[in-house]
Amino acid sequence: MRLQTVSIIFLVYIAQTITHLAFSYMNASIYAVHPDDFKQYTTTRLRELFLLENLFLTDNITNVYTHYDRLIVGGVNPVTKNLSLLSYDALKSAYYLERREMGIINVGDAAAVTVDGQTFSLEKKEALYIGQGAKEVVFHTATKGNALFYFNSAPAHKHYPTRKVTLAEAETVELGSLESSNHRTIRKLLVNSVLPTCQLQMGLTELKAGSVWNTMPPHTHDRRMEAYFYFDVKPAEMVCHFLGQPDETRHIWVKNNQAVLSPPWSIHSGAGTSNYAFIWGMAGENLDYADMDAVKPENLR
Ligand SMILES: O=C[C@H](O)[C@@H](O)CC(=O)C(=O)O
Ligand SMILES: [Zn+2]
Repeated sequence: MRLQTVSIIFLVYIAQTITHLAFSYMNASIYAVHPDDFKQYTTTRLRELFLLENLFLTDNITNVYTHYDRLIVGGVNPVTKNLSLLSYDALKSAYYLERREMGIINVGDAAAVTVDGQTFSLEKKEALYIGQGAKEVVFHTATKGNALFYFNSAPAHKHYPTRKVTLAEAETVELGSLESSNHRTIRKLLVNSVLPTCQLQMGLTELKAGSVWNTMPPHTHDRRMEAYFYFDVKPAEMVCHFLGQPDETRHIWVKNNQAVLSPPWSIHSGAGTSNYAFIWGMAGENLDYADMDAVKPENLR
């Protein structure tokens, strides 16, 4: 009896450790989902396969290698020391960006990133594109406050120049209205109208006070996957993110600083309990931001 109790406690401990390892995302990978299988998922399974909960771990770089266009979604939180971007097992490369490009957006306090000896200081919401071939990337601690860098990295076969992009340099669009609760500013930071990239597109969208809906009406783009990273979600507020084929949608409740994956066949849209901001990042077959198949709200199921 006593031995059984001990064994159960041990098994529970092992299970907790494995779960913790799988979902704390120091280095994790996520396989792609077929839309027919998607229909069967429980809330728990949906969250395991689409929600990235713990991207920021103190003094760590977190990598989630997704099998959606091999986009890596990651977070960096240098607190007591600067952190170097190192290649790891999943990449089987001499250095991280040997066959990849990377886009970084600062979502914390002002902090710098050094790329092959060149230092770029990034204010909150500023972006840095790092071209394929960069060997040494170092994320610095913030001089004041907490440094939080969100990044996306995609396979790349050509080097384009590393460049910082400020909010003033972004292509900015205002969409929606307060009447339809979706008044928002879209800032296209790392897109082909601003700078050349191989396949990565990134930007950020901010909702005006009183507006809660992003990407409504929604769309799909079968040629590109997308990842949404929600930030500036006020304490105790949440975002309800919608995913799935337009006629078979599900939802995931998302907290501040969490990301959601959107397969090419899925809509990606959300409604918050208050206004918030989010980063969108895409990889795939073209660099045409306007390549979207719009869905009329009346056709959503
Ligand atoms: O493919 C583009 C992306 O889904 C986002 O840029 C949409 C968005 O930010 C919005 O409408 O609020
Ligand atoms: Zn989209």
